[in-house]
Amino acid sequence: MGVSTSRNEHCRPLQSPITICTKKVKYDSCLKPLYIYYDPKSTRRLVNLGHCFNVEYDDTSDRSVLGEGPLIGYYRLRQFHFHWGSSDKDGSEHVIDGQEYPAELHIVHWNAQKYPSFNEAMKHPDGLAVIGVLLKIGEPNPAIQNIIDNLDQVKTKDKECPFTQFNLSSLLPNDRNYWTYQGSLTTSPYLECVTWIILQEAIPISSDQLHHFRGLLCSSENEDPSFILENHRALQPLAARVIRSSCK
Ligand SMILES: COc1ccc(C[C@H]2SC(=S)NC2=O)c(OC)c1
Ligand SMILES: [Zn+2]
Repeated sequence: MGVSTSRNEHCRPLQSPITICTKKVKYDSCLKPLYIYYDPKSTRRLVNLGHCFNVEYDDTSDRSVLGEGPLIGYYRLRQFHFHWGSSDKDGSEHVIDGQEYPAELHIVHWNAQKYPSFNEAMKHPDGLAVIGVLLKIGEPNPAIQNIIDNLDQVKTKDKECPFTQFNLSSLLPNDRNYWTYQGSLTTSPYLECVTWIILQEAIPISSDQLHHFRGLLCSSENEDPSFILENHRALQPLAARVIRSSCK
């Protein structure tokens, strides 16, 4: 029995990440193909948050959006970031049939059609939509190399630098089939405001590129250096949730 607060009396928690058992997902023919339009000109900056780095976008208008799929209306691109582990053996947040991947990309969008701000949107179950892309060890990824080449400008916590003209679509796999379920932010404040859209095809990253992520510092420039060796949350109970699939 989950902790019941005044706002969600007698509900089970809807936390993320979870493990996806592909034999138990439910094909839903009502699910539409994803509509994704990312304008490279809306890329703004790279920032080290201390537990990860974000690539942030201009989300003051619908320049880069995600729509259709399981969603009602269009959601505005705000930022993307990665989760990784201290070795290539783990690092992803979502786990597929018990298989952990070495990293996971989160592309964060918010429901600007319904809510006046990102912070307001996070207070509602249909506030955010996050595309999760699993990463597997393979050939060096040129798009990720473009980001890595700028990481030394944001080595320490709270550093930021301009980062523009990034082609985020080049980080998406060709196969856009997905699993989707209702869940939460995977760090504090763990708000249950996310429609998760996990792509079924992983993208490649080389072991050396992943090593560069672990070279980022969680300490600020005037502190003793300590590395962001890993930043992925433990698996959470699926409870009564059913994961839907866009394909059989
Ligand atoms: C206070 O608002 C927040 C806090 C943290 C994150 C990042 C978390 S949530 C996620 S998905 N992956 C992560 O690492 C937010 O992202 C939308 C929003
Ligand atoms: Zn994340």
